[in-house]
Amino acid sequence: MDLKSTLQSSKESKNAEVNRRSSNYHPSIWGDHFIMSSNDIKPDQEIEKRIETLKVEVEKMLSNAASKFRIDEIITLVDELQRLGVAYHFENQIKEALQSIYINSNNDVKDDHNDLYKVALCFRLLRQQGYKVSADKFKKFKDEKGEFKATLANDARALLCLYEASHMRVQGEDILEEAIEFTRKHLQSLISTCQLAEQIKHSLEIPLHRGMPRLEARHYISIYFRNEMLLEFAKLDFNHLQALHRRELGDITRWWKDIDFATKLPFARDRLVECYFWILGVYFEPKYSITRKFMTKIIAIASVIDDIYDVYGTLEEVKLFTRAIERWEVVAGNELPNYMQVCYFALLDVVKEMEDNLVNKGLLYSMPYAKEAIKSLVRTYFVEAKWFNANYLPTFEEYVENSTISSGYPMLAVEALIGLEDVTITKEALDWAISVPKIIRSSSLIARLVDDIQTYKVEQERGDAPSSVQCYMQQYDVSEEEACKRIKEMVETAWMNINEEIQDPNHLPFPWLLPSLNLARMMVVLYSNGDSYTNSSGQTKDRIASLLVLPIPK
Ligand SMILES: CC(C)=CCC/C(C)=C/CC/C(C)=C/COP(=O)(O)OP(=O)(O)O
Repeated sequence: MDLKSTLQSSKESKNAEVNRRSSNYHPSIWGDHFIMSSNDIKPDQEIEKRIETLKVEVEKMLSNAASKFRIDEIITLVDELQRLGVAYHFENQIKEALQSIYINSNNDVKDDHNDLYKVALCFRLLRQQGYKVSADKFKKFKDEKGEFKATLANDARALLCLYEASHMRVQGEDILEEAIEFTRKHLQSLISTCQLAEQIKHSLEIPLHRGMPRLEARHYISIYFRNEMLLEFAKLDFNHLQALHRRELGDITRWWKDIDFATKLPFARDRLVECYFWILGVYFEPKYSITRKFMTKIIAIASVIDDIYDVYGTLEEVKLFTRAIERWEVVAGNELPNYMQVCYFALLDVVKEMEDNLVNKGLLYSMPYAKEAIKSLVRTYFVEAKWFNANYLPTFEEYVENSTISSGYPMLAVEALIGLEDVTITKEALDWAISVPKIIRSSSLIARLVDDIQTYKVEQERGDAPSSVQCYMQQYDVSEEEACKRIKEMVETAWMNINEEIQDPNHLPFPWLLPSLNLARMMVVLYSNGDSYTNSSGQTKDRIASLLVLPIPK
């Protein structure tokens, strides 16, 4: 059909009774909350001064431990700073301290101890930092039968540390696979009797490496007691950041209400705060304040577009929308049905705002990438709409190729990179990101498969494009249960591929890689127990409240 006849048929479909699908999404939980609650937040200079003083104290602690090269002290302190959520203040010092430990561990100078806790902690900290230290270090904790020594089974602290370290594994590291099984089994049986019960329960639910950094910090602060000064620093810093995050959310909520998405597009999910929470998982630091706001607006609009393609829009309408996105110009929006115009113009406005911000910083060259990433996403939404309308079930490979992009993560990874607003984000970096390299592909595959496992039944009932589960079942002639099992294995492999990319000795700059890791983590946080983005009134509401509503008591 040419454009003219498509337009004609779209007008007809506006007039005729269109049989639209629907979904009963619950309304926004938060409404105006963040507009009201952020009005009275003023920066507190006294607190800011105290934070600065404590920061200097911590710097001294770090340099003291580093100058005397006390490995135990360094690793304990770095671990605590990271877990307390304040390590971002000391990035360079931590980098240098871990580098010196790595150089020495490579020469095997200090690695003469048999303390599983220390070995595992060192291993995890170094791998997190991008050093590919060997997993052979754990061989000495096995007996002559090749199994982990039975004597380790009662040492909860060491087991927990090994459990966390093992999640840094890459493909082929069987010893770490065995370590996860061994530690999980024994930690489960220690839960009822040991002092670390709270921490064990928390880690068994979401291992540290897969958790959302802010939620991990909130939890660790609630159980930490070793050093009072560090605790005070972490609490003040957390609350200080929370106030900033609430102000940001107040601004974004005003934007959302001004456009009036909820009234104008009542069929779509109204999940602005959940979108902010998602982005907060990608970066939380004050320097990314502007970026967080842009990214939240983009993901919130993507969420509405997803509902247009999956639920509300007719095939003719989404065809028009896809064309308008390809054209990316205001006049193209005039040809859309009214409800689509709301979304289209909002998107163009946000991206224009982004552009104005980047021009001032000399980063205009990144804008074509920002737009191309959104266009690619919408193209894949359109493919899914066509599949649904044609009742077409693709092969598993065909499905994965399209739906890895339709997960939205490749788009978010590109926007996140641009959002770093750093001159090191060169054309080369953007070419890398837009090509969906291994780490972005792995993170996106996790998003797609984890989402499918949690949503395919509801989507099938409502009528939606096929999911990986159905495609896999049909292609390999297996049961639903078997398909889900194999898809979960693919998710594990994707996690190992993310780890491999982070631990590549020639690895790319960390800031390029971190958004993909953080995006994968948010799938664990939002989709481990069902689709807690769409149905956000349970665990997600509590988690959002713990990060954005309730300050940590003194
Ligand atoms: C798929 C995914 C986890 C995306 C993350 C990034 C993103 C663009 C989020 C916006 C909200 C969204 C589309 C959530 C998934 O909904 P859905 O389950 O209806 O998505 P689907 O229609 O693509 O299956």
